[in-house]
Amino acid sequence: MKRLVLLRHGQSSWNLENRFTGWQDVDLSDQGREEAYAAGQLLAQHDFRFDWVYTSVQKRAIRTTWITLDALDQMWAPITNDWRLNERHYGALTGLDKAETAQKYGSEQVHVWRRSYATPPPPMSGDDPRHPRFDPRYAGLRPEWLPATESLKDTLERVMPYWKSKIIPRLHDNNTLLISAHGNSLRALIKHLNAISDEAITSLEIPTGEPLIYELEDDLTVVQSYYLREGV
Ligand SMILES: O=C(O)[C@@H](CO)OP(=O)(O)O
Repeated sequence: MKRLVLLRHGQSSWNLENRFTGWQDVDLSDQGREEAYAAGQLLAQHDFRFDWVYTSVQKRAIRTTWITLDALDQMWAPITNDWRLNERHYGALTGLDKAETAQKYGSEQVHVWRRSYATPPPPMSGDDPRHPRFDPRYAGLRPEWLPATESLKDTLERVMPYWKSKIIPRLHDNNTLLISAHGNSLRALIKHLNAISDEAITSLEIPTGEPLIYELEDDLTVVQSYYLREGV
């Protein structure tokens, strides 16, 4: 039996402020740090030992990874960071207040931008200093890979090649992996793992800091998936 643990980062400062975040590199709030530590303690109670850990190149997920591994006393676990596990890029909505944006454009339109499978938000201008082409962490990537906005479908289309080429082979060779990432990169992965339809994925929400366990056969067929904490 193999186990894959998916963990959405703890509450970030912009989750707390209710702002569209996407590729903006905001840190955890105090509550987010506590959630990450509690996730590690819960995993420790259930004797999880990670052979490999995957996370994004965004500090809210990286710090969640560090704090969770610290609580587990497994800071020695190998960690791979990759941009393909980043949050979905929120385009021109990045930084805006979610409630104010709903007042301006209507809550239906904002729901489409937030949760529809294939409709991306309006793109961020290529001149915007926050565009990923100005960010040194993406300097080694092909310019056409860098998004100015993304739908969940676009996010899935960059997560899947990474899942297939890097994480699946590692899962074949090891028993227990942690993927510490973001609401929408994890929704993309869950859509694939649980074969969720384009319609049904619109209502899937993932809580912050709650380990989601996948038990897998040796051939990686999903046996069951569940949140480790009772009642989540
Ligand atoms: O702002 C974001 O990047 C995401 C996750 O916090 O928000 P949403 O719930 O709209 O996907």
